[in-house]
Amino acid sequence: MTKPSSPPSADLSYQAIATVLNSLDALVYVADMDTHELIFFNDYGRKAWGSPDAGKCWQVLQNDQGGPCSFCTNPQLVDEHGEPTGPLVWEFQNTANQRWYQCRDQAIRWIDGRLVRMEIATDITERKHMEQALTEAKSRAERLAYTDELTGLNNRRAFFALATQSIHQSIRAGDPVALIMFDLDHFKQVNDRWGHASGDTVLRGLAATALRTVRDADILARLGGEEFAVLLPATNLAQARYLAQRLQAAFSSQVFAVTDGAVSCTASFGITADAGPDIVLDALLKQADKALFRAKEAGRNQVASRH
Ligand SMILES: Nc1nc2c(ncn2[C@@H]2O[C@H](COP(=O)(O)OP(=O)(O)OP(=O)(O)O)[C@@H](O)[C@H]2O)c(=O)[nH]1
Repeated sequence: MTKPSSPPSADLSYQAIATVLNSLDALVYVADMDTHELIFFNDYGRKAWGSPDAGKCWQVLQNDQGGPCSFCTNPQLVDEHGEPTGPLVWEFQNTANQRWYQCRDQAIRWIDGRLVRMEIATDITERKHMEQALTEAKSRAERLAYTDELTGLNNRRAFFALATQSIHQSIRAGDPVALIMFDLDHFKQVNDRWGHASGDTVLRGLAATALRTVRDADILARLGGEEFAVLLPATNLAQARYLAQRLQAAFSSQVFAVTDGAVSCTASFGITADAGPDIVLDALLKQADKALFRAKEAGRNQVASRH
C-alpha cells in the first residue's frame, strides 16, 4: 500500500496523520468507500493481520469473503446525498482471528479529497468474555433457583410461579384447571432398608417417569421430600383422574436396581379441579392435599378426588 500521490503540503499532512494513527493501540484502517480498496492500514493492524501491499478491506481483514462483507457499515455512514453522517459505533467478532472489537466507523474526506471509510477498532475480547461468563453464570443461577437439584424437576418456587401464570391463562381462556398431588408410599422404609442413596435413585426414577407421562403444558414439580404436584391446564376432574391413574400404574410397575437388591415404590394421589373466574392455586392445593390424605388413609397406592 502506498501513500497517495499529492502536493508536498498534503505529503506532510499524510505523514502527521500516519504517525498519530500508527501510535494508537487499536486497528485503524482507511478504505475507499466505493472500491473498498485499503488506503491506510496502521501498525497495529499490520501486527495482527499482516502487511498487505494492496487489497480490499474485506480480503485483508476477514476470512473467506468472496465480496464486500454482508455486515459492511458503509451504507450507514452516508446520507441519501452521499454525505457523511458521523461516527457509527458497533461491536463485532472478527471472522479471521475470532477476537471481539468495538468499531468506530466514519465516512471522511481523505487527504486526496475522496470519500473514505475510516474504522478504529479496539480489542474488547476480554471484556466480552467476562460479559459472556457473567451472563452464563446468571442464567445458571436462575436455572438452579427454579430447579430441584435431585430430580431436575421444577422446584416449589418454580411451581408457584408457573402454576399461577398458567391458571391466569386458563381463566382468560375459560378453561378448567386440575391439580394432582402425589406422595410416595412408605418411602421412609425404602430409605431405612436400602439406604438414602437408593431412596434418591427411586425419587429420581419416579420423577423421570412422571415427566414422561405428563403433557408438555402440564406443570410438574417436586414440592419437597417425596411430595410432588402437577398442575393441569384445560383439564377437568375426569381427565385428571385418568392421568393420575396412569401415573399410579406406571409407578407401581417400576422396579429400580439398587445395591444388593431391587426396589419399587407406589404413590398415593389426591386430585381436584375447578373452573370459572375464581380459580386460586392455594385453594386447589388445599383440596388436592385433603384428597391425598384420604388416599393415604384408605390404604395408599390409589387416587382420591375432592372438589
Ligand atoms: N432418599 C431421600 N429421602 C428423602 C428425601 N426427602 C425426604 N426423604 C425421606 O422421605 C421420608 C418420608 O417419610 P414419611 O413422611 O414418614 O412418609 P412415608 O414413609 O413415605 O409414609 P407415607 O407418606 O405415610 O406413606 C423420610 O424418611 C425422609 O427422610 C430425599 O431427597 N432423598
